[in-house]
Amino acid sequence: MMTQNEPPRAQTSWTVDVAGYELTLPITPVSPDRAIALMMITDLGVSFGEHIGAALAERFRPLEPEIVIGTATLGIPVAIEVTRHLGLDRYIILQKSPKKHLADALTHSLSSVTSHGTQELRLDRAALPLLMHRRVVVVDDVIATGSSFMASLALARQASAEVVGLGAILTDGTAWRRKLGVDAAMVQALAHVPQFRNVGLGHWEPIVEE
Ligand SMILES: O=P(O)(O)OC[C@H]1O[C@H](OP(=O)(O)OP(=O)(O)O)[C@H](O)[C@@H]1O
Repeated sequence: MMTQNEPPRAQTSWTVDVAGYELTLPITPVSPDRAIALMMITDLGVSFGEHIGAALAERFRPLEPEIVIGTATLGIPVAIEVTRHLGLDRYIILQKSPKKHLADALTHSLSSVTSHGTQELRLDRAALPLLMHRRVVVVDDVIATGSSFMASLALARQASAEVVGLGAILTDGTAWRRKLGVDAAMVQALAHVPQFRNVGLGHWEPIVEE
């Protein structure tokens, strides 16, 4: 039991219901004054992948997608599971790291919430025939600034794909809405987490959203 003089304990985690699957996420600083509830899908096992794949596929099914695009790295398991649950086979991964075999790839720059500096997103030209005039959904684990989805959308459209949906497990804060503009209306997410501001002494407080 807390005594009167004891300072309140810093909140270190955030619990969120992801379409019926409860996650407790560590509040993790991404800058001196900002923190996020960090979800690492690669730490959550295959049952979580199965769960989110089924839930996102259910949302996308009415859109009749023909192929799924996923954004590396943490969007890869999402793309695989959504593809599987839609009864599709092929999926396309946009790479964030430079590869010798992608030297002539289509590229678009981005700056995401959890990585330092500017990155390049790459679409392998070999994938272009799979995307041309196809109905596609673009998936990722999280959408925060919206920069990764913005770059994925630009590459998909450059490949003449018809983007019919955008999907993420989590929306993180609200900056992505401004960044994506009208395309924000296509976002399907299974849950939302706030971002956190530094209120000193190791305390993080959820930022009130409009
Ligand atoms: O909306 P945004 O601000 O773009 O943030 C979301 C992106 O950030 C993370 O990727 P990151 O670039 O850190 O690469 P990773 O998947 O390899 O960790 C995450 O997996 C999303 O792709």
